[in-house]
Amino acid sequence: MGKVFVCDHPLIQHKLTYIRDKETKTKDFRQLVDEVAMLMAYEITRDLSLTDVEVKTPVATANCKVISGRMLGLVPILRAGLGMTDGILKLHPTAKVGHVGLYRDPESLQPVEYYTKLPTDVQERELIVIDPMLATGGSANAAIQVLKNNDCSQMKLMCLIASPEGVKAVQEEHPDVDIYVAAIDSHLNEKGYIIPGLGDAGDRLFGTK
Ligand SMILES: O=P(O)(O)OC[C@H]1O[C@H](OP(=O)(O)OP(=O)(O)O)[C@H](O)[C@@H]1O
Ligand SMILES: O=c1cc[nH]c(=O)[nH]1
Ligand SMILES: [Mg+2]
Repeated sequence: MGKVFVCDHPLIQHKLTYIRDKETKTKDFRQLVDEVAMLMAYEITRDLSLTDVEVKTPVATANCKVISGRMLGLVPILRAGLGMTDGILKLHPTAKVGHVGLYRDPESLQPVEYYTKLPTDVQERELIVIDPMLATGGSANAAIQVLKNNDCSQMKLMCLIASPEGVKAVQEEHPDVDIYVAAIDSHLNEKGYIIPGLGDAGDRLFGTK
């Protein structure tokens, strides 16, 4: 079963409080999501492999490390996943970015797929699937399935807020995928919204409501 990591660094928790606050307006909301994504990227890439290199400093030779192994790929789930992408790219500017477009049908709560565009070498990359909200888990499961259908095998899921129901759904459908979140909230309401959550992440990021 996939592991679940709660990124409980005080800076992440502090910023998440203001992300949740309904008084936080679009500009600040967007900036805070960007900052938390960058901080979470620091945690999520802790296990990147390193290889030894020598560099010549102005006075001697230093034994150093550089990141090795698989290159990184980011896969934001449109739309709201876009809000976390630039923050991660600030730490990993060479990562390639694929997009999976999904929206959740408001009645059935089922994901509806409308767009996929992936880097040509996506199968060789270590992927981070990004979405601020893991609610029923339908969208994350569908996005992961899109990647698996494209022969990808190495991926993690990164969300700001998860419900217990969403975590369980991903663990059951994709037991090979570890999940990184800033918080696991109480439950889903009857409309499939995370409680207490932050409301509709896409609408708050893009000012569409
Ligand atoms: O776990 P689930 O129950 O599938 O819900 C989570 C999904 O809902 C939101 O997207 P939404 O459908 O609102 O699309 P948007 O990003 O375009 O706003 C969110 O960003 C997730 O993708
Ligand atoms: O709470 C939720 C659930 C799904 N999508 C959101 O944006 N928020
Ligand atoms: Mg939305």
